[in-house]
Amino acid sequence: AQSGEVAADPQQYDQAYLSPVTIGNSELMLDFDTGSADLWAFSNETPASQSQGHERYDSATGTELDGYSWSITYGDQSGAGGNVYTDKVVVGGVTATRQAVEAATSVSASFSQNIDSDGLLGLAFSSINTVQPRQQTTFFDTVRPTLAKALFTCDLRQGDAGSYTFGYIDSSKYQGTVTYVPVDDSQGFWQFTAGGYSVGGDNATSGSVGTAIADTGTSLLYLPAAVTKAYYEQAGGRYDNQQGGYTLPCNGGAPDFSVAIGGKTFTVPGSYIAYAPLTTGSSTCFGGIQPDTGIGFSIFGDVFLKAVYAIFDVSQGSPRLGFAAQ
Ligand SMILES: O=C(CNCc1ccccc1)Nc1scc(-c2ccccc2)c1C(=O)NCc1ccccc1
Repeated sequence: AQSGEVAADPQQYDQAYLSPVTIGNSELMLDFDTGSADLWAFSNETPASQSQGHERYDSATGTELDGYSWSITYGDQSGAGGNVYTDKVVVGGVTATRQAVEAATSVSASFSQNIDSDGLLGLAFSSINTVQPRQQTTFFDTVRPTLAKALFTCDLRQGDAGSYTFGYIDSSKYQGTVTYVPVDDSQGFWQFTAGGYSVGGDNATSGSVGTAIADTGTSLLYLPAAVTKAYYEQAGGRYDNQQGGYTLPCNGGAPDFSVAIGGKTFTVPGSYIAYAPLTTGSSTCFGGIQPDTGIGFSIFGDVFLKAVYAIFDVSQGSPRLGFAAQ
């Protein structure tokens, strides 16, 4: 049985985390993304004008799936599309011998400009993979039958290298016990229900967060508008129309944000929520908590996930998420 571990290296402000992946003879840095289900990469088929500064997948080592294509658009209207190959993919020593690899023939500007990232490795459910005419499996679904345990884990850290493991849980990476909650995979996401919240440790706050997804590919923590408003009232933040989100003082006074999941409380330190200065040297920061208006559910992105050890587990038949304090 296979198992393995791969580093997750943070970009500036922990905007994304990148991990080394070998595809055929190419070694690329990919953004592991539990919020999408396509493994796609810059390739020899991506126009040079769009791929300056990126490592590229050389599809010559792959077997083309004739007539297959893919196309994906994310909530920020970024996106990519192209052709499909099968090739050998190795992540932390775990090998998928015939993995669908989606070679980009076109990528949007934000992908071209982020030269640290050579593509994405989707870890959501394969039901939302975009390959046509026949949907393909994620790397995790491809290797799942060969793994010691049918699960992967995520240990992201604030401003430091974290890791993903496949096939095993590393109990040295968390404290206390793991709290498991059921996952509803009907929308293809690692979707769960989050409970009550508190700001700055006071228990006065009422109401529940509700339906949420665990999404390593999204940088911030998107919460219901009412919860977000309550947070920034205590944090001395304000909604800045020009910035398109809440901002707050960078000066370290931001309160912690706590949320109950499976009856256990998990806390995001205030320092994670003073996310990044608006411009270099500014004393005003863009907030790491933003409203989930228009999305349809809350997104527990990296700002939350770097405060916990997360276990994405399908070993029990129905999928579940495990969370433990880091
Ligand atoms: O799309 C994802 C996961 N992939 C994130 C990603 C990674 C690299 C580059 C671009 C995007 N997650 C989800 S689930 C649901 C949404 C969503 C968000 C806003 C409106 C509608 C849907 C998103 C998403 O787009 N996340 C990324 C994101 C970007 C900007 C603002 C919010 C969220």
